[in-house]
Amino acid sequence: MAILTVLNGPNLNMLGVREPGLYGSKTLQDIQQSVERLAQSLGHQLNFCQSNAEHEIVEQIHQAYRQGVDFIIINPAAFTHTSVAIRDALLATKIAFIEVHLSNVHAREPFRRHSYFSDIAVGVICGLGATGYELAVQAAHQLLQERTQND
Ligand SMILES: O=C(O)[C@]1(O)C=C(c2cccc(Sc3ccccc3)c2)[C@@H](O)[C@H](O)C1
Repeated sequence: MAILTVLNGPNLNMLGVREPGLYGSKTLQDIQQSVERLAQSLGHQLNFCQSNAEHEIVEQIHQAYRQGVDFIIINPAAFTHTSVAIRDALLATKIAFIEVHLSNVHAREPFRRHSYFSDIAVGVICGLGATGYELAVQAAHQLLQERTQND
């Protein structure tokens, strides 16, 4: 059994309310239920968090380290394009993570094409909506299985 933590950045608590064309019609609660069910079926524990505050996301990463979390899945939302603090927390804790975006950030405004996380992530999933979160859980599971087999 592994421990996974899913972190969500600002405004994602408003998902499903507006702009379904860009971010899909599912709410963050829908996504949480889906990934919790998937993680359980794979035998893992999953923490699911959302914050509009950068320092709270940094604290969640520190808590993940203290808790012995094996993998992080993070949608930093707007902090993707701004946050050295969250980048440094991920580097400091050395927890493997996958970066997820609901929208295809590379098909949007130029400022959304830069991420402070992609170069240090295990991988990046974008443009696949809520399915991207499920794919990230599946990928984390596979990578953790391979790590266990190689140990
Ligand atoms: O595509 C994403 O998941 C992304 O991480 C999410 C973002 C984002 C931005 C604003 C709001 C929301 S969620 C939302 C969307 C529509 C109405 C209400 C909230 C997500 C962007 O800041 C990022 O550039 C891209």
